Amino acid sequence: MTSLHPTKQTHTGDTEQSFNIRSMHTSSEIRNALEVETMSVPNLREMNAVTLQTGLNAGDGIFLTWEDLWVTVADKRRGSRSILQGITGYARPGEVLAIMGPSGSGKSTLLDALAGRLGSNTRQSGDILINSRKQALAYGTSAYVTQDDTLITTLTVREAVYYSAQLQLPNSMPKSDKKQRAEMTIREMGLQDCVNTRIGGWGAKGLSGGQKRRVSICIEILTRPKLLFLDEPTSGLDSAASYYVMSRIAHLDQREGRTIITSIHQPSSEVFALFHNLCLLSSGRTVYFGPASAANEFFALNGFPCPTLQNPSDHFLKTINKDFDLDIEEGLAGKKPTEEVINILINSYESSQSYQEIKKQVAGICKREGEALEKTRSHASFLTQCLVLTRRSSVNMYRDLGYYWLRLAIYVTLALGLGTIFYDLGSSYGSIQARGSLIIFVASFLTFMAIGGFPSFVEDMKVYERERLNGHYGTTAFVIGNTLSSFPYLLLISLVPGAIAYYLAGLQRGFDHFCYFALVLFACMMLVESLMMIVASIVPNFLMGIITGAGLQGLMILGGGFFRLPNDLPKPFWRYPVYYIAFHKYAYQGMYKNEFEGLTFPNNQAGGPATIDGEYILREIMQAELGYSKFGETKQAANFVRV
Ligand SMILES: Nc1ncnc2c1ncn2[C@@H]1O[C@H](COP(=O)(O)OP(=O)(O)OP(=O)(O)O)[C@@H](O)[C@H]1O
Repeated sequence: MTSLHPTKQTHTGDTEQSFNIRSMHTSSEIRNALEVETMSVPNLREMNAVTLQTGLNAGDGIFLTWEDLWVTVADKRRGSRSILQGITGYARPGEVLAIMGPSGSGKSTLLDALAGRLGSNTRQSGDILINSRKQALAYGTSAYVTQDDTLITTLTVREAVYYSAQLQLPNSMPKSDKKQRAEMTIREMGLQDCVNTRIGGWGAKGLSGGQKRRVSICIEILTRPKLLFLDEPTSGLDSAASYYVMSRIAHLDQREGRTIITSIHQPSSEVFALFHNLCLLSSGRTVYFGPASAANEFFALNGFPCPTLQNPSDHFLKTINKDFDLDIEEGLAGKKPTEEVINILINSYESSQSYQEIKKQVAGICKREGEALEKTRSHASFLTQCLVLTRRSSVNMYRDLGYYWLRLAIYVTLALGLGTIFYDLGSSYGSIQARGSLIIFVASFLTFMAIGGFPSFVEDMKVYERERLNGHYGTTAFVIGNTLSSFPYLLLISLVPGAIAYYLAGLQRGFDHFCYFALVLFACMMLVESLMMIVASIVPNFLMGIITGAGLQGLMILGGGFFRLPNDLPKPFWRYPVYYIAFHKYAYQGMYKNEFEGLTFPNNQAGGPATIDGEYILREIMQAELGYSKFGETKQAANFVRV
């Protein structure tokens, strides 16, 4: 019934064996054929034993096993959907495991599950063991090159890699060595011709997609992590670049026993030859797991031999891709529907001897004396990280026109507008309302414009998220770096427009009054900037961020006590708590006090005194809280000090 005809075929110089199999319809026939094959030419068991040996000798590398791994997501319409369905496999030091499958088959999900990075809307079951223990990947033991290239677009390639080296490599390493490591890694990734090119992003074109991919890889391999996850590292690369990049990753100090797991779409036969093991997925199920070199034979044994001169990996994916199947009614011209082909392969794999071998190997690895993962990588000190992040962020803010420069230009324009509309207010009764309006505009709408920098915040947050997850640095270092670097820019955009508006309008004379005004504006800017950062860390994209940020600020401006005076604010919600939460309330009252205290205005109201003083205006017109001075100290305390 079954006829095996070993035939030689050549793919770009490689000699591979395939078999013509006709009419194997039942899984038992396939199983028998597989078992016969497993015992004869290239014996899978032997091959696996040899590779396992390699793995076991791999010193203190990382063994990763996963058994009956399921990942499900909640689906509003269908209840829940399984993305991965009972996957079993392993990855060992000194080996490269390739995860392949059609688009949407679950490759990234498998990588995320193994790296412990599944989203909160997913549920995972099954065992994932690291060095035979259920443990989290220790900070800094692994690196993950994600599918998206989240990089700081204003930096050049050299700067991006070198800053990253300074952040990740230990303080004990001399600066020259760090520089050398960065340069060497850049060369390894073939980026030497674009070292001084800016990465570029949505605003300005810089590197090509493939070059960005290589920069992302460069940054993650700088520290030579023991466990490396790569999600489609070769997307956007031509076949030669793919080969060089993959071969450099595969041979990265392999004496140290690095465990490499990569998802990949279209490996050339040369790239494919670099893989030790292959995990082939279709709709979250394993079609094949085992030595990459034996996959061709597995397909052939099941009746789907790779045609001569065709790249085996292309053949595998073509055989199991059902996304483009013809409609059943149109007929399949005698071909089996892909769903059926996939089922044949999955059933054959699950009933094969090699699947039992994989399970045995997983069990064998699990029985090893497992070592707890320790933080093997020593990092730059916290202080160095803060300094490097401050420097890097300053460079980014300086070069990114949208971060502060555009805002400065708009603020100056608005300040000139304010200065001309409110030019030389004088000290008439009407100037009371004009002064109040000017102050409100400055404290509300100028700070509101911080929203203009939101796209840049979001890009910053994405880079931070990637680097934090990969253990480059922690949240505190990022916050310190970002705050320190934004300090001079925020001071600039408070002082310059503030001075223009203040002096053109002729607000209360005295340098101390101007300083107070500018400092309150600066404090508001810092506050809004931090608020925007919080929003950027919560919302998924910048459009939602802008809407959320604008909404929050709009609420606070409304409840700040100007558009409706404090005593008139409806008690639930607006008076308690919005009025007290809104930073505008404190800014308005501080600026009112700074402006009106010490001034006297003529009174136009009939029946009242001839003049009214600042205190009266604050109490009766603005309804400011007079128990506090403009610096926040209680009046009694101030009096006490004075006495
Ligand atoms: N968090 C999630 N919530 C809902 N569905 C998800 C989630 N993560 C993945 N999926 C779905 O699971 C399937 C597999 O996704 P995954 O990203 O793992 O595929 P992939 O094989 O990496 O695809 P590609 O090669 O196109 O990147 C897809 O249909 C995807 O929509």
